[in-house]
Amino acid sequence: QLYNETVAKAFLQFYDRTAQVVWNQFMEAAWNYVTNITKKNQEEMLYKDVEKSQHTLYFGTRARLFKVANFQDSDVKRMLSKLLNVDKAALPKEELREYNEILAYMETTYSMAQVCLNEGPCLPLEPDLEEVMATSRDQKELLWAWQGWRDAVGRQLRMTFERYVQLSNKAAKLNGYQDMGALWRSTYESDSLQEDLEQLFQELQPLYLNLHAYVRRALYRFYGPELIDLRGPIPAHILGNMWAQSWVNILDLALPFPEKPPEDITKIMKGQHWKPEKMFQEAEKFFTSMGLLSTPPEFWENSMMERPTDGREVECHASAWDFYNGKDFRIKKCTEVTIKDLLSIFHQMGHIQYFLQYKNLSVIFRAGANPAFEEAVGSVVTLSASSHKHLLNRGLLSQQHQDKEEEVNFLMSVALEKIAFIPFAYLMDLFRWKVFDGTIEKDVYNQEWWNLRLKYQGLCPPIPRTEEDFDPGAKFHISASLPYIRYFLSLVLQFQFHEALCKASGHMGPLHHCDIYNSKEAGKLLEDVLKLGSSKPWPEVLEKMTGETKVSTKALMTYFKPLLNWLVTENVRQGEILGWPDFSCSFEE
Ligand SMILES: C[C@H](NC(=O)O)C(=O)O
Ligand SMILES: [Zn+2]
Repeated sequence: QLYNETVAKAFLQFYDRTAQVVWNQFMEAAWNYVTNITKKNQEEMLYKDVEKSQHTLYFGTRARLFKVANFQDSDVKRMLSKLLNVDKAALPKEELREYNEILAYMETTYSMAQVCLNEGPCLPLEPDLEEVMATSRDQKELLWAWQGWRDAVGRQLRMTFERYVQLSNKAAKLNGYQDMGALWRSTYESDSLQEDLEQLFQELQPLYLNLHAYVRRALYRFYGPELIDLRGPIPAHILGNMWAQSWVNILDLALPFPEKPPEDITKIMKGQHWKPEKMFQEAEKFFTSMGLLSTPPEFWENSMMERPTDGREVECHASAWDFYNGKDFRIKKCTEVTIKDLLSIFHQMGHIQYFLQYKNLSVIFRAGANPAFEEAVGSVVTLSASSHKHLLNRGLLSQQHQDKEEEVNFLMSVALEKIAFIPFAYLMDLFRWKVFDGTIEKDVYNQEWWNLRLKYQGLCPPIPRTEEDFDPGAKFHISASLPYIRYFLSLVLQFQFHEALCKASGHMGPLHHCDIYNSKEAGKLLEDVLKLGSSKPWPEVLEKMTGETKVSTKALMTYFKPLLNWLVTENVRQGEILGWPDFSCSFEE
């Protein structure tokens, strides 16, 4: 019997040795492209992508020949089963080329888009348009940036996206999946994923509805009744963020105790002459303080830490890169010296730490236990890094003591980032799953997007939208074909991890006071989880970290309990209506 277990092991070693070379070459070409967007670099990347797909297809088809049923070694069986999904490599040559060109076109359109003032400069998204959305309190200026960005990106991608959906589904079917949404969901190895997600979302609803009602009142106080209906949805352009996915930038309008404003950490960073490199060193120091791995010299030599000033076009959306040679790991970010970017660097450094911890595994297992684990690692460290105790300890705050009211202000700032994000992170793939399975047909993409934005986030577009628009395309992950449910799951998971690591560190007291910095015990627990990569089913890995095999909102609810108590009291006092029974958008009246 030719294809026996011994042969399988040799086959997998041959795969591993060759994949490292092919994937490394592709990553180099992809990196060269996104850090210097030119036609030549795109061609080079597309060429390497074809080589990578040929390699994937060669091994994927042969992996099928092994009768794994009576194999003994569970690693061999798990590796072979992972090789079976060849994703887009299943497409016929011509269609694969078209698909890769579509992917490059969408991501490049997003990355190069600008919005031009009537006379004078054109503004890119980072940092300029994001700065406008974060700091302007003039709803006309906010509308200009909000609409301009969607005209410059979403509208351009509409037609291409329709073809992207067709080819994505064709590739998924060729891999034996119903549609691309089913293929994306399969990475979670769970046949109850959608029900479980809905359950988590429902558990978090009281927290979100109370925050939404409270913020709506705060915006009503500032913008008045002509913009805000206290029983209706909130216009999407005044929440401090281009996609209304995080509301932390309007903390000043929503501060529970405005007479006790938090210190401006960005101002303190600038006063201390922080530079991007120091921000990266600060993030790395957090991981090494826990006894985790430091970054190799290649990281500091090859990363792109700032937007280049030599005129190169780059993709600014921050990301962490594994070059699959066990040595080369990089972050690409157009860093500004702000507390927001410092915390974002902690998140990206979490990805790097995962890469470092699993670098000796077969490339097949060099991934997170599931994609949400990858996102949660950096975010869990950020929960400690953003704590009052840690920032004080690192010299980024000077006020020693935080009283009860200042604590509520602090928890509000975290909730505006994390709780506001819940429905956005959930609906991003609810939308795409429905697009892939045909529930949402292409002639109603935009109105269905806004139906979901209304239903889950309680938002309205500030101006009427048509099917000429394609507002979902104005979000990076949709233009870059990057699944998003990982961020929703990570949001719950990171608090579960935080609770487990804080316990391991011997922390006593409220969860939001915990800072695992310097804790070797927490580091050991995290290391034991990260070095498993995707070699074990994620419930087993979760159990190793937390003792539980299910994702649970308990830790998140514990963390925000003091805030929820305050919010409920405040909303009752104001006689707020939770939700948006007046569901029409203002311009519809
Ligand atoms: C949450 C997600 N983070 C990321 O892409 O790194 C985003 O920016 O939308
Ligand atoms: Zn991430």
